Amino acid sequence: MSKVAIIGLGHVGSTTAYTLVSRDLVDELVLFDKHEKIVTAQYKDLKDGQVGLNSHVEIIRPDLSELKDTDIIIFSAGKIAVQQGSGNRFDELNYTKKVAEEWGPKIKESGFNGILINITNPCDVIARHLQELSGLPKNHVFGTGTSLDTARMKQAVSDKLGVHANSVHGYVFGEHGMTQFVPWTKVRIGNTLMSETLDQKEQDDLENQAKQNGVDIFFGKGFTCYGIANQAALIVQTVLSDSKKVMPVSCFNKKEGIYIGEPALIGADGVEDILPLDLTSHEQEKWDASVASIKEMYAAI
Ligand SMILES: NC(=O)c1ccc[n+]([C@@H]2O[C@H](COP(=O)([O-])OP(=O)(O)OC[C@H]3O[C@@H](n4cnc5c(N)ncnc54)[C@H](O)[C@@H]3O)[C@@H](O)[C@H]2O)c1
Repeated sequence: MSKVAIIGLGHVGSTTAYTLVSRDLVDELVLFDKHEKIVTAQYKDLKDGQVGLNSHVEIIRPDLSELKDTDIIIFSAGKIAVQQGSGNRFDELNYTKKVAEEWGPKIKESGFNGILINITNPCDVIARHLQELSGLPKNHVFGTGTSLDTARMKQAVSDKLGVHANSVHGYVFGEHGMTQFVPWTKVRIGNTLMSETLDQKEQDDLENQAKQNGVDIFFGKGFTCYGIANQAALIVQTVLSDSKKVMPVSCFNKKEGIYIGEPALIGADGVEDILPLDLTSHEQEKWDASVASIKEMYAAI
């Protein structure tokens, strides 16, 4: 039996819930939100959304005692409207730090001892805050980090070169935010390194295009949901199946003392290993800038 709880049932939480249900990835799904009306609406809609499917996911109403034997919590509580004017993820911190401060102790008291996956922005900072507040082991708490940014980078390369995004191998590193970067010396299609195929301008254009696609989605509809829900569902599947996939999540980097996006081995024990960064000196400078940015944001808590 697999049991997942989602805290925060807005655009992201509800789309993630439906992705888990429609892909039949879990047996039980517990729903939490600040607003009872939203919980009831999502509870009923998710039940309707499975009629006719051959699978069945038990949808469960909010009850903290349910967390004791829950395998994974997805944290997606926030207030996207705060970002409406700017699109800057940092702007949500004042709101989301309080939500983390409400839920961290509740999660601790519930006896939850599974894996906590944070989506809420600013993702790297809230992941760290939740780990500290919940008292869970560091490898059992991580953020979706640059997994969505990596998907957008792969899609941008795919659109330019006419190769399926799944055949683009590589990751976006760093903050899920302004200072994220693509180490192009590691991105490849087959055995061809993109740093040897694309000139500097093409690399920069693709990196900007990937970011712009995120901006277009956000300002076009006021939120983003399918891309992040897909990544969250892939991570859930990886943890539940203990499949040891390497994914660019926001995990605890011992050297820097912060949570930051980098390729990590994900399994039933959460972040089971972190891969060497292996960056060029130019990429290292970008990494250092991203580390500094996350530290600065965390200092604002
Ligand atoms: N990491 C990523 O790649 C990524 C991508 C997209 C969105 N996000 C972030 O995910 C979060 C959710 O985005 P959204 O578009 O669903 O926002 P939203 O405003 O639509 O939904 C947030 C939900 O959280 C609930 N909530 C607020 N405070 C709560 C509390 N104290 N306890 C329980 N529930 C609470 C709200 O009632 C609402 O239903 C935001 O922080 C957003 O920035 C992250």
